[in-house]
Amino acid sequence: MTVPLELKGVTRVHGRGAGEVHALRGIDLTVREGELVAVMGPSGSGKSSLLNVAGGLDTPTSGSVRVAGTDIARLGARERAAVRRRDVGFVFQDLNLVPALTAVENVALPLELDGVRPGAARADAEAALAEVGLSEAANRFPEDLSGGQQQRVAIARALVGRRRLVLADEPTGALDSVTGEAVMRLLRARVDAGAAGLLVTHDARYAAWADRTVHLRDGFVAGTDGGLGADLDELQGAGA
Ligand SMILES: Nc1ncnc2c1ncn2[C@@H]1O[C@H](COP(=O)(O)OP(=O)(O)OP(=O)(O)O)[C@@H](O)[C@H]1O
Repeated sequence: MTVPLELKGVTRVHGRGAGEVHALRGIDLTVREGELVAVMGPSGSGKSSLLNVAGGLDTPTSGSVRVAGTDIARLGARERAAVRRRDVGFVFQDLNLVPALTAVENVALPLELDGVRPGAARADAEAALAEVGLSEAANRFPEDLSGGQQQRVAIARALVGRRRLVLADEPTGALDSVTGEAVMRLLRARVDAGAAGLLVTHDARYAAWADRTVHLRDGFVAGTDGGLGADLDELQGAGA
């Protein structure tokens, strides 16, 4: 089995000349199946840049980003989008649900974009909604759902199909702590079922659900908590 996510020597420079910002400065990070890794760090330390590069929403300036064995940094935009749709689920704070589509249609959308037949896409979407406990809301529109329910639809959309990598950027951000815990339980369950997860959070309570926490500072891995042994790559990458 290939490793779901493997970053080697990843740098990302935004802008040019005097305005250059080194958002990532040589990140080595491996996330294996069944592993949830939290990413913490001060504002501007590179957390979002890391997630965007890991999911193929952005490309690194140098280094390799292997998703399920494919170096997506070397792919063109079209092929990268195909890997992203097939293998990567995103949960962002900004939920990006399509208001004109029902919950089940929102969840089925990435599958349909990837060429799955509508009937099969709908069946998978219904299963994903059941997984997050929202079967009854399948035919409701986002505006008729509570914030927590909308969040669960977004999670179902990230988990639908057989995504091997789930990337979450503060998925608990706007939620109360009870709903936040529920979101973490869903993420953890999918990872325990064999996916790999990368979770950006400012909150140590949510990072506690992860197998280890990578601390970023100024685009470097400044340290890693937990799961020693799997962490040597990152510690070496940080020059520790
Ligand atoms: N598109 C961009 N153009 C220019 N600079 C950028 C861009 N995106 C990020 N940066 C810069 O790169 C650095 C890392 O930003 P990033 O958003 O990855 O940090 P972060 O840790 O996610 O911060 P926050 O916790 O505030 O979201 C920052 O200095 C930021 O200003």
